[in-house]
Amino acid sequence: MKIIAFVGMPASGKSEAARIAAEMGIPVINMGDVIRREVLRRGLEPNDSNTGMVATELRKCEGMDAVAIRCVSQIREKGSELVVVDGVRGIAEVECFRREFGEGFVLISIYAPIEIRFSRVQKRGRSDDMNSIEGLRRRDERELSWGMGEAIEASNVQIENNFTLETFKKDVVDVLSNYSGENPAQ
Ligand SMILES: Nc1ncnc2c1ncn2[C@@H]1O[C@H](COP(=O)(O)OP(=O)(O)OP(=O)(O)O)[C@@H](O)[C@H]1O
Repeated sequence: MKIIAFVGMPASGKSEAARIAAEMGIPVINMGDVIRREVLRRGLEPNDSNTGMVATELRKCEGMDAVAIRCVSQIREKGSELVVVDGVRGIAEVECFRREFGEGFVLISIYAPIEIRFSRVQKRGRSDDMNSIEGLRRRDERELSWGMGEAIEASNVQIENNFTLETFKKDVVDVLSNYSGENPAQ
C-alpha cells in the first residue's frame, strides 16, 4: 500500500494537488476535513479562529498526532493500493504515518512564497481565509509551532508552485504517476 501525503504552508497548493490526484482516480483523505467536521459537530461556525481552536484542543488532549491517528482508519477503509492524504501539519503526524505504513508512506512538500500565497488566498475566498498578509503570517506561525517546518524538511519530494496552475498540474501528475500505474517506479 502506498500513501502519498502533501505538506506545505497555508495556500501553497495542497488542496489543488489533492484535486489533481482525485482527477487521476486516486482516493483522497483530507486532514482539514477531520477538524472541520469536529467544528461542526460542536455547533461552531467553521471560521479560521474556530478551526484553529479545535485543532489546537484535539492535539492538546489527544497528542500532536491526534488528527493523523483519526485518518489511519479512514485510509485503511479505502482499501486502495494508493491513497493521497492532504494536509499533514506536523512532524508528529509524519512519524505516525511512517510508523503505520513504513516505506509505503511518501511525503511531498509544496512550496510557494508568502506573497504568492497571499494573492491566491485573496482570490480563493474560503470561510476560514485571512484578509491581510499579517493574518497569513500569523497562520504560518501557528502552523510552524505545530512542527510544520520539520515536516517539510522530512519530505521525500519537493514541488515548487510559483508558476501557473498548468505547470503545477503537470508537475503533480508527473510525481503521482511515479507511484501509480502497473509498474510504480518507487
Ligand atoms: N499555480 C497556481 N496558480 C494559480 N492559483 C493557484 C495555483 N496553485 C494554487 N492556486 C490557488 O490558490 C489557492 C490556494 O491553494 P490551495 O487551496 O490548494 O492551498 P492549500 O495548501 O490547500 O491551503 P490551506 O493550507 O490553507 O488549506 C486556491 O484557490 C488554488 O486554486
